[in-house]
Amino acid sequence: MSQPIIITDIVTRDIRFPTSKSLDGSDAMNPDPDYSAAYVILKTNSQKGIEGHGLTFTIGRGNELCVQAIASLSYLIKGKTLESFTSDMGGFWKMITGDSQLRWLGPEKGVIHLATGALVNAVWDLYAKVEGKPLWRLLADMSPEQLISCIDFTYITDAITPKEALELVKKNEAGKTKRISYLMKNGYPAYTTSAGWLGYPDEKMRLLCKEAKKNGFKYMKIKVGSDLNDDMRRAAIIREEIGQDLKLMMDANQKWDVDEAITNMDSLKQFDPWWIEEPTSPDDILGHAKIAKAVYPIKVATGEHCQNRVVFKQLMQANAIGICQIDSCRVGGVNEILAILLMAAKFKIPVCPHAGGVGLCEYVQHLSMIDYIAISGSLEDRVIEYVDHLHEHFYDPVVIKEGAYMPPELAGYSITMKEKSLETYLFPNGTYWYNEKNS
Ligand SMILES: C[C@H](O)[C@@H](O)[C@@H](O)[C@H](O)C(=O)O
Ligand SMILES: [Mg+2]
Repeated sequence: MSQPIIITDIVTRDIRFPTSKSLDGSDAMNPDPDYSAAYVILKTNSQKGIEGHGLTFTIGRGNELCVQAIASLSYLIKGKTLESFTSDMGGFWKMITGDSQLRWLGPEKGVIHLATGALVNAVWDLYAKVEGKPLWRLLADMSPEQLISCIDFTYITDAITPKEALELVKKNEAGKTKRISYLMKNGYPAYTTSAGWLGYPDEKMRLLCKEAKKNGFKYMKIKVGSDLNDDMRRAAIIREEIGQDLKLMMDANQKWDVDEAITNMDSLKQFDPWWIEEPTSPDDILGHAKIAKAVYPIKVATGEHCQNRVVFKQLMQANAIGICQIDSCRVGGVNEILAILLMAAKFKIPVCPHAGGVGLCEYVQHLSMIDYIAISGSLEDRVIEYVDHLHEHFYDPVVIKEGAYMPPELAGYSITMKEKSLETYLFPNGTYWYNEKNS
């Protein structure tokens, strides 16, 4: 019998990339993001040197708070065996979100929950690496009972019970192999946001649109929420470039009040958007419901700032969203994502994950794939966001072919960053930031 894997140490890193310099990632609310990762490495006693890696995403300042929160949570896993977690993944998640003193900081929201996401994902990465499978495959190989046992149903049983969830997953068992073969051949459809960052000049936008179209993308998202006339001008340019056949999505990044969103969408609807994303505060469930009713048939999308499964539940129960945008590390990692995917399947709401940032594309491809293989069983109206930044820093970067994500093949959750990148972009004393300070 092989030796049990023990998590012997937890190392954290504050990693920041200077994306604000080129205005990559800029939007109406966030004009100068520096894509950053509060990064965690689970060291183990593995003779093969296997480590679990995870990160949570921020946009720069404050990343140090997430790093510290990861360190504060780490006593819950240090010195424990991997098997003590994987034998009861639902119990593991309840334990890591259940420390009463740390829980007081949330519960299950804000910095402490972002940190939970990083750590939980690192445990899943370790689990998948030890099993020698990419995460999506590890989940796909689970029996329906095993998959459901990964979920903590606390606070959501009024929307979905464990029994209903199990029935839903069991129903999909028969077609699993066929869907896996489909993904291996065709990949999972993607959309691109890279052309439409708010800070990009019109000419750059045109060029990137042409490129994206040439590369096979059928969907594009632009940023709105600045000056309405500007939004209309930019939307007109994009439509001119992509024509009427490609789908266009709009993202306001929480810029509007509820009635303002409704009025502005009345002007923007001429450009035929498929969805309006984050029209207002991510916490305003009734506000989203009002907007959704008013802008129909345009769909309301949200999720990248949705703090936990409870808020997702209410958005679904209130008919407030038409598209569910899970975020791999805003909520508490894989276990909570599975709960959200199951609720979305029950409410028949397509899941189109938030990605981009740093590492989010690498993460979410696994989640959409397991959604298709075992949970919703559908690709209809489902696309994964794709943003063409910072992939070069990962050992197992995403592979996009003809506008689709190809299933990752290496073991793990695809989130391991290259050692050189971790050294260079360590904040504030890695070589990049050191030189920046002293130049
Ligand atoms: C600051 C970030 O780049 C956001 O603009 C980004 O997450 C965006 O909302 C998106 O949907 O990709
Ligand atoms: Mg967005």
